[in-house]
Amino acid sequence: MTVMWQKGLKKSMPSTSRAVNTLKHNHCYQIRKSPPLVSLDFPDIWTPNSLDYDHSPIQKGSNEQTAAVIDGKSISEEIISGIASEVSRMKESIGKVPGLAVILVGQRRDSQTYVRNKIKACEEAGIKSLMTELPEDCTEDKILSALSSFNENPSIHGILVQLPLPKHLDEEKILNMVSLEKDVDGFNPLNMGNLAMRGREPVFIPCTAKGCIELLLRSGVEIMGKKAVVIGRSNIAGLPTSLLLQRHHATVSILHALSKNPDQITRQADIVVTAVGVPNLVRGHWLKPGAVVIDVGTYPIEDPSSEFGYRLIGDVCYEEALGVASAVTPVPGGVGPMTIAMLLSNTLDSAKRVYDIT
Ligand SMILES: Nc1nc(=O)c2c([nH]1)NC[C@@H]1CN(c3ccc(C(=O)N[C@@H](CCC(=O)O)C(=O)O)cc3)C=[N+]21
Ligand SMILES: [Mg+2]
Repeated sequence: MTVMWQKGLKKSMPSTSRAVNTLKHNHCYQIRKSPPLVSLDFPDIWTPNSLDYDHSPIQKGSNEQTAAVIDGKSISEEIISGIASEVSRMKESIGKVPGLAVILVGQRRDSQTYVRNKIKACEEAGIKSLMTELPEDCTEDKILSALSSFNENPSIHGILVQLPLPKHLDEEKILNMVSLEKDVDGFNPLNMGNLAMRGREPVFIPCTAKGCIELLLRSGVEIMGKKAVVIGRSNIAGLPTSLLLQRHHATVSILHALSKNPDQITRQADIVVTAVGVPNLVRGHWLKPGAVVIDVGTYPIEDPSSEFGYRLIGDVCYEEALGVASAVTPVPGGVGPMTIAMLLSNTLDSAKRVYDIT
């Protein structure tokens, strides 16, 4: 196979040994980039103004509540306590614990909160965590060298680069550098590609997608043969969730900012997963009566009364959904804590694979 190195990469990688070393940990060659398949010159993200979505006043409690609230917080606590006991068994039997390394670049308040929650959960579970905080204006080389030392470190079983990264950094190049065996976020394109392809198995499944499915399974929702609509196609949430639902034999439609009549398509779904970050996008009349609604949206709004000066709101008009759906996840307390539980679960699995524990 011919490997065509990118210009910049060739320069920074003069010796064969360094190149081989990178390939060993990388498993994903940097090939020359192709032009986009379709033009991406127009905005392809949901913004509050990008569609003619409904601005009519919210109907608070006008229907009787039909929906059960899926308690992601307590389900995640159950999962984390199970992980904690596996970790302590591991420690007793071989004297090792799983280790997670987190790289956080910049000062985004929401990213800081998520990372803090992840580190706190590691402590609860007995997982060792290492955190590298880098300034907003840090160079790509700084991140790549942090990654390479985590890739080499045998006491680290999981590596996570918190997203989004500052604009000047090449996210693709950085995520390609995360060792496939330590890619507990599942964002290495080989993991995503294997998730998408039939007959292949990814080493790790992205945490948010796994968390959504886990919520469905633990709430007794059947997925096989059901019509699922996923709103949003981000690499970290919408896309992997749609792939995983399809693996569970759902009939999946993916909606995005250019979709026509998203309300009508969503109203046909038995399972609705929404991950776009537009508050109140999904109104009551978007939902089929009895639908199950998983809200991945995390839109931060100012809230001086809360501990860190802001709080998260989801994509679903919660008050209206309560009167139409059969089950709904709240924000906060729904998918967010499950994402963290799945991160710990992936990190434990990674350590078990290294130490050959079943
Ligand atoms: N490389 C990477 N991996 C990620 O997994 C990743 C990421 N980048 N970038 C951003 C999204 C978002 N995300 C959340 C994690 C925890 C909560 C969470 O803990 N939420 C709590 C409350 C949060 C709060 O206290 O404000 C809840 O919903 O109850 C939310 C969202 C992970 N993400
Ligand atoms: Mg319409």
